Amino acid sequence: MVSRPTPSYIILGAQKAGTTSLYHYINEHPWVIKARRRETHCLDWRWDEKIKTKSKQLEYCQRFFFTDHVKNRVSCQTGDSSPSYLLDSRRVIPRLKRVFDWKMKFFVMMRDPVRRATSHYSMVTSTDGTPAQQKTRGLEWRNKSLWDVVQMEMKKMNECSLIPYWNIEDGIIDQDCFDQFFGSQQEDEAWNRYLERYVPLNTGSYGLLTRGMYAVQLRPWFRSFDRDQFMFLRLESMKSKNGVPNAMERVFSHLDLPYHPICDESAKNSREYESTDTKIHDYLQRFFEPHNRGLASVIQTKSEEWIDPWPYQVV
Ligand SMILES: Nc1ncnc2c1ncn2[C@@H]1O[C@H](COP(=O)(O)OS(=O)(=O)O)[C@@H](OP(=O)(O)O)[C@H]1O
Repeated sequence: MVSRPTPSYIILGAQKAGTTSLYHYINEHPWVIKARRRETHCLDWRWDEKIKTKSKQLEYCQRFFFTDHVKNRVSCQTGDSSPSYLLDSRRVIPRLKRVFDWKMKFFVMMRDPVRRATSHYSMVTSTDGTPAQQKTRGLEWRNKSLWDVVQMEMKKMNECSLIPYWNIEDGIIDQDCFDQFFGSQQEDEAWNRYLERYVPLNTGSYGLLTRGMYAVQLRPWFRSFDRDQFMFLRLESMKSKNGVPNAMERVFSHLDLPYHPICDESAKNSREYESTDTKIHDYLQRFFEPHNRGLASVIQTKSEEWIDPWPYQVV
């Protein structure tokens, strides 16, 4: 038997969609060896531009894992959870294809994008945590209200011609325009402009809304990797009765591992924060609604769960 490559799986995102819990649950399996750190970020902000050869790049990236342990234990595998990768496809995909040139397994967790955005804003503007954590989150949103950040992000997307269907001021969607634009070449071009201009490496204060636009984020990944490499999970389905064991049965199967019961099903990385103002909540629901409905066709599923994954009472 040959050992599994290091790493054999990556949780790509989305940020604030339950990725920490998923990582912990996977690591409860006796045949899984944790990485040296949960979020390696070896392909985005810890990538070392000075290293030029592929073999040295691989050696560098594998230093984030217990590579020798994995090599010597043929049943075992290791993986990463770096939830910024999903959005930062422009940087990450070419590096990933070059360095980890085997058939990797990917996980993408998704969550109601309105709740994801609120959780993201609350984390980034929170004053708790170590100075290093605060530096990573960035200060750009610190003295801004959620509404200010929403408007700032809308303007960035608009400047890249990414949301021609959205009237920012009135919060109204032009459905015909959306239907024509969604999945078009113009959208691809606008998306690339957005990634180039507005996905930085030195702060976590970005992508409040684009990180919840799952369909457009996933398209570049599907152009570069086979559909069967991906598994998709909805955080909300984990919250239902038997949600965690049911999800983990599929997760372990995706990793070619036998089932293993999860002892600690608790939610990781939870935070208390104020609920969103109704006006912002409704505005964001109107914005995300068509994106959510377009998701099933992009991830190529007919599963009920994804048909209307986050049903809104849009007002
Ligand atoms: N099992 C389960 N059930 C319900 N909710 C859960 C679960 N696991 C994680 N969560 C919620 O996911 C949010 C944290 O997501 P992440 O771990 O991906 O955040 S991070 O990107 O790593 O910072 C965080 O959401 P908020 O509390 O709203 O911030 C967690 O509470």
